[in-house]
Amino acid sequence: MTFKPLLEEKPANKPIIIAGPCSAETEEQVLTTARALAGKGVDLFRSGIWKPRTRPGAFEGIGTEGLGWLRKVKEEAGLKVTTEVANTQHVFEALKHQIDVLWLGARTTVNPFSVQEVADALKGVDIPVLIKNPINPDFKLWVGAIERIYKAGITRIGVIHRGFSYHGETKYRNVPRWQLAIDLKREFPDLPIICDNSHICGRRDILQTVAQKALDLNFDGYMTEVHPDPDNAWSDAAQQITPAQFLEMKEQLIFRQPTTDNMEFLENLEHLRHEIDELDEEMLNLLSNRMRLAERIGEYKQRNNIAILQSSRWNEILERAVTKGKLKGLSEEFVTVYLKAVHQESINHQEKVMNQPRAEA
Ligand SMILES: O=C(O)C(=O)C[C@]1(C(=O)O)C=C[C@@H](O)C=C1
Repeated sequence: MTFKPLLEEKPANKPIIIAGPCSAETEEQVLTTARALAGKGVDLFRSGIWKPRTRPGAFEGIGTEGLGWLRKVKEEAGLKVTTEVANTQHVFEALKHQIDVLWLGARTTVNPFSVQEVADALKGVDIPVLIKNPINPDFKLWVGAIERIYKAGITRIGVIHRGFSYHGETKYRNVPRWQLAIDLKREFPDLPIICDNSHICGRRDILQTVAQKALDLNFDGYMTEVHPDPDNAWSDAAQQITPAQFLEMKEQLIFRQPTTDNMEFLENLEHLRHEIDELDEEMLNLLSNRMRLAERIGEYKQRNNIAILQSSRWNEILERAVTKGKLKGLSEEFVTVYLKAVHQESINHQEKVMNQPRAEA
């Protein structure tokens, strides 16, 4: 897939900034927000018109009437507008009202039938489309949605990282799992990726930290929910901020460039990267040696008919490594993930050894 720039007029060295209310509630609310954001470097004004809510009874969007308000945003505030579409009717209505950019929500991306319906409705239309990640951390499903839209002839595509649902204690509304975004960048370097910090955070106090983290990871921009009276918003009140708060955050965020031609920087980088390559190689050699030892243990276990998993030993290894890791500036999370992978690989090696036909004595 080859992608054209999402917004033709946007220079590549500047972030794509999307802001606006979670939902269009009233004409006044939409226009007040838009006026406050006009001329302030916002590229797209966002607003939900149809809202897929988790449970019935919540505000499900103002519907088609709100599209007229977005048209006024274009005329009065000079801002391009974007909204979420989830079916054929949404696409037709949005196109009829000259919405500039469409987006697919997480609950649509998760369902290939819905994505295909939107893709079919978009055949022959030249409009930029943003695709949010599916609710669950399914990389292929996200890529599948991009492919479906691309196959409909849309080439101005971007993705929105809005985090993933998670059952358990977390400070986020949707956990970021940055690795998935990193994987997407690796597979599609030209595909713009935008951080929806509002949906990742679900709260105001960490919006800036999350947006900055995304920019540090070379994201192409961010999308933030902005409302003139956030506490009284009809949807997602806890995560919305006022236009003034948004503009303050925008001022403080630092947009990182993907690279530079500064020779001194490049030389230093090359030197340090060389050292990293050497250490990586050393680590691989050490890991390979560790697996050979595990295989030898496997041979003894096979002869004595002993189970591979030795929980108390494994626990001892993990606890010691976490304590030592902390002293060396390595987080408990990292040491645990790393050692679990090593332990699993060790088990795999032992399984191979132990399930080989026994050599005759
Ligand atoms: O000590 C053992 O018995 C091993 O097999 C080695 C090892 C490891 O890789 O460290 C692997 C599996 C066990 O669960 C415990 C530890």
